[in-house]
Amino acid sequence: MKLLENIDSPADVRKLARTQLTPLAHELRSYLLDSVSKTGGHLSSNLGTVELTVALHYVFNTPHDRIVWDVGHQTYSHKILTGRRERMHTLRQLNGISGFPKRDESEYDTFGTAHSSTSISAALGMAQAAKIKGEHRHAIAVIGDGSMTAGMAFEALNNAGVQEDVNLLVILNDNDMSISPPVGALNRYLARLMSGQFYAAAKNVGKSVLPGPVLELAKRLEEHAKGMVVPATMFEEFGFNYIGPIDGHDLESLIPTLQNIKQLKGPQFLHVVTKKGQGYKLAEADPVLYHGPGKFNPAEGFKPAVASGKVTYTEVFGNWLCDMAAADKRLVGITPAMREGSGMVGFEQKFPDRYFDVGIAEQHAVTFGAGLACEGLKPVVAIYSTFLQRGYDQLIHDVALQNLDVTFALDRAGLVGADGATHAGNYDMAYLRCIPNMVVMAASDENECRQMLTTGYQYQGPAAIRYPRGAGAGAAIKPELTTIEIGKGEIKRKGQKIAILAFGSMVAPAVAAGVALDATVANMRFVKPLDVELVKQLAAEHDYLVTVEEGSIMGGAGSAVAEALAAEGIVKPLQMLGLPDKFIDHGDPAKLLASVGLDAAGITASIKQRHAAAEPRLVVNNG
Ligand SMILES: Cc1ncc(C[n+]2csc(CCOP(=O)(O)OP(=O)(O)O)c2C)c(N)n1
Ligand SMILES: CC(=O)[C@@H](O)[C@H](O)COP(=O)(O)O
Ligand SMILES: [Mg+2]
Repeated sequence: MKLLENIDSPADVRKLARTQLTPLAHELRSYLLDSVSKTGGHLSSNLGTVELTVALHYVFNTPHDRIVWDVGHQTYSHKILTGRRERMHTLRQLNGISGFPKRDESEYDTFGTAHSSTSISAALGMAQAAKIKGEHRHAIAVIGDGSMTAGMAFEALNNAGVQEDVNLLVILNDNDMSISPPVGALNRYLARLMSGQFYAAAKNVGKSVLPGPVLELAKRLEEHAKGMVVPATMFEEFGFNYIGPIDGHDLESLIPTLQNIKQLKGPQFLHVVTKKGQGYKLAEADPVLYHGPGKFNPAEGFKPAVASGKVTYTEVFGNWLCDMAAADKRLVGITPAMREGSGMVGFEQKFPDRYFDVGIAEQHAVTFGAGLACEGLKPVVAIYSTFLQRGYDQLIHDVALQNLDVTFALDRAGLVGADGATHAGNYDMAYLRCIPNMVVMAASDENECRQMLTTGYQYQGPAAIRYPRGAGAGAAIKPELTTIEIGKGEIKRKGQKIAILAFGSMVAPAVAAGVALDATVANMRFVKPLDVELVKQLAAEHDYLVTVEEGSIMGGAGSAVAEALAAEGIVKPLQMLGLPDKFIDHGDPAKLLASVGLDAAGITASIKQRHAAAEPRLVVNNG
């Protein structure tokens, strides 16, 4: 690590001779592999962007020039070169560095990302700001081929292409992969572009941009194709100067090309071709497995842990989807580019004609489901809670307003752990329960999750079932496709004075707290429609009510209880526990929950603290 150990900022990279950059990239790749194998993280994408990162920091004057990394899951080399090498062992852990760019982590992280397809908009904003302020700087968006499929990327291209005098460079990092193999017409288009690559390069770039060997080939092909009318690339039609494709692992191509582009004015589009997992054979062979592995021994490779008799909620959903599809031919499954994460691999294999990966296109996924529902099919949109935020207007305007029969399977509800605040599903209860026609359920265990999925599916209208990342406690799952009564909760234990009204993942810790406090505990099951009769009964039989949810307190399920009490004219002390009004960073999920008082001990302590002053006898069973 002779070179890397002396790199504390990109200025140190820029001091190196050109000939030292390839050895630096080799060191960087080894460091990356070693580091991610110890922490877990997004490996394949990072292995693929080593040379691009070195080249960008070498050619551009960062942080004066702005690099915006789309998704930001490929920024580990960038972190290592920008002064965070020694902190890589803390990656994605409590109080450690983030797995994504964060403005408050480094001045080199010019824009926080993690949800995809924002980079072109943000970089365009920066480029336009530089123009308005009379500052000479470059703004560079680095976006993957998967992320390029989202509408937002095209909205930005559409706008950028007419802003003729901005110093914007869009770099398409084309590795022919999303998390899973890429889908859609854009992917086919990029493949076609690749097949005619050198001709496109010669036609559009001009002699000064491409380095010698590439240009020579281009010239020969240009001569060969003389007389042919070649259409402009799509990106040129958008108003960009299209350059490429070039080999994104070859610093001898990357560096002169970027140096030449730096001299050009107006929106530039550079198409680089990389390999996901580059340099680590196992990841090259299986980039999906190595997209986001846990810790592993690089000599042996990543071996996904075999759960001890437990299934994840994702698997509960995947199994349910297959069973329901077998029972009902109208079922159609939709994922916005999260086949593995949403547990739909088995469904795709068994029901390929009813499986739709629509690309990174959450808005489209929702409205596509609406269209299917209009024609009597029964779409199930499997989507992470955090990503449904992207499809919110579509959910209201296209689905709920027309009371269409679309089921939403909301995975990753609540805190998610290593991905942190960007991926936490903290808001769905608040943002869904205010929408007319919606049924909103929170699963408290695996079997209830299956029942809720069936209930939501059978309900003739929009329904959402939220469930957390990972495995539950290991509840036995009944194979039948049974439903539960809509709008009905259940009492889990009877106690005195205090009633804890728990939602979803908080039922188990609430029961433990209930035992410690001799409190009644209800599994409310439905955020909407709320079981108002149960709320009234609990209020009548107890002195204090406490709500607990793994979601934002503001506007969430506890607020629904407060509204119900107010509507019924019931005045009763009410304590609302849940996620506070702040973003919660990455870390071990159990530790994060404990940090906000949402484990059994925290719930118990909060209740004791609130009520002990009013009633000292309440301090019972220090459990
Ligand atoms: C809005 C949104 N939807 C889904 C995701 C999940 N996601 C993260 S990376 C990724 C694939 C991105 O593909 P690409 O941009 O080509 O980058 P690569 O992984 O190939 O490096 C997806 C679907 C996300 N981060 N944001
Ligand atoms: C970067 C991104 O958005 C995904 O790769 C995400 O990190 C996956 O999260 P899960 O591991 O919870 O599926
Ligand atoms: Mg890709």
